Amino acid sequence: MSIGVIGAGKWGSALAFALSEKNNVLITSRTPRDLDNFVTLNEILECEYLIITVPAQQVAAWLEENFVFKNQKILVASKGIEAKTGRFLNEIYEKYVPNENIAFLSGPSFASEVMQSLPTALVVNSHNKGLAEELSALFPSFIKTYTSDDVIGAEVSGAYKNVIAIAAGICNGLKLGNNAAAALISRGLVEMQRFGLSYGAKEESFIGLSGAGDLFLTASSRMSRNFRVGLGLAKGQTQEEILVALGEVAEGIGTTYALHDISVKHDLYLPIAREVYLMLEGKNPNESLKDLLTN
Ligand SMILES: NC(=O)C1=CN([C@@H]2O[C@H](COP(=O)(O)OP(=O)(O)OC[C@H]3O[C@@H](n4cnc5c(N)ncnc54)[C@H](O)[C@@H]3O)[C@@H](O)[C@H]2O)C=CC1
Ligand SMILES: O=C(CO)COP(=O)(O)O
Repeated sequence: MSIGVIGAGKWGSALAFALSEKNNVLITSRTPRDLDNFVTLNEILECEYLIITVPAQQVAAWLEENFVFKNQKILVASKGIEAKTGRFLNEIYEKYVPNENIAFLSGPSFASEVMQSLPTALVVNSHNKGLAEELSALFPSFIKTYTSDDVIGAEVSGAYKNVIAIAAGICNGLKLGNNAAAALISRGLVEMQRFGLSYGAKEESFIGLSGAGDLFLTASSRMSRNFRVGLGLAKGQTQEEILVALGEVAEGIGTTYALHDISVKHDLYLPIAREVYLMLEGKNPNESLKDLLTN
C-alpha cells in the first residue's frame, strides 16, 4: 500500500509513524525534513492514499496552490472551521475531491501518545462506507478504528471541542476548581451538540469518541495546545504571546472566530464560544468565567 502523508508537524509525523506498521508510508511538508521517507509533494501526489494534516486556516490556499486530484483516496486529519468564511473542511475540499474519495478522521488522539504506540481509538468518517472501511484497515493494531457516515458530526465535534478546551484551560488557570471544570465541559458538550444538530449531525456522534471522547481528552489535559491557550489567557497573555510560546497550531482560535461569525449570521446561542471569543478580544477572563458559571 502506498500512503502519502502531507504535513510533517506533530500529527502528520505521528500518523506516518503509526501507519508504517502495516504500509509503505511517505511524508512531505512545506519545509524539507531530514527523514528517511521524506519526499517531494509531487511524489506524494502519486500515492494511492493521502493523509492530509494541513491546518484548517491554511488548507484552502494550500489546495488551490498545490493539490492535483489523481483519484487518490483521501483522509483529512485536521480539525477546525475556516475563520474567514465559516466553512467546514468538507466544504473546502468539495471543490477538489469527489465525495466518494474523501473521509475525515476524528476521536481522542494526542500525537505524542500515538508516537509511543499507546492504545488509541479513532473514527474514520465518510459518506462512502467502503472507503471508510478501507482506510480503517490501514491503521496499526494499537489504534482501534471505527467507521461512521456522520461527516458533519465528526467535523463539528473535532472543531468545537478545541474552543471548549480553551475555556477549560482558562478555568484551570484561574483555579476555579473541579466542579467548575466539569460544569464547563458538560455544558460545552451540550453546546457543541446543539450546534451540530442544527447542521444535520447525528446525536450519537456527540456521546461517542468524536464528541465526548475528544472533548474530555482535550479539555482536561495540559498536553492539549488549546487548553494551554486557555492557561495563557488566564495569565493575561495576549494571543500573540501565547502563540509564540506554543510554537504549534491551536485550531481553537480560528474556530472561535468562525463560530462567532456563524452565530451572529444565524442568530445562534453559543454561550461558551461567545465568551471565548470575547476573551480572545480582550475581555477579562475572570469576568467571562463569572458570566458563564454564576447566576
Ligand atoms: N497534534 C495532535 O495531537 C493532533 C492534531 N490534529 C490536527 O491536525 C492538524 C495539524 O496539527 P499538528 O500537526 O499537530 O500541528 P503542528 O503545528 O505540529 O504542524 C502543522 C503542520 O502544518 C503545516 N502547515 C502549516 N501551515 C501550512 C501551509 N500554509 N501550507 C502547508 N502546510 C502548512 C506545517 O508545515 C506542519 O507540518 C490540526 O488541524 C490539528 O488540530 C488532530 C488530532 C491530533
Ligand atoms: O485534537 C487533539 C487531540 O485529539 C489535539 O488537541 P490540541 O490541538 O489541543 O493539542
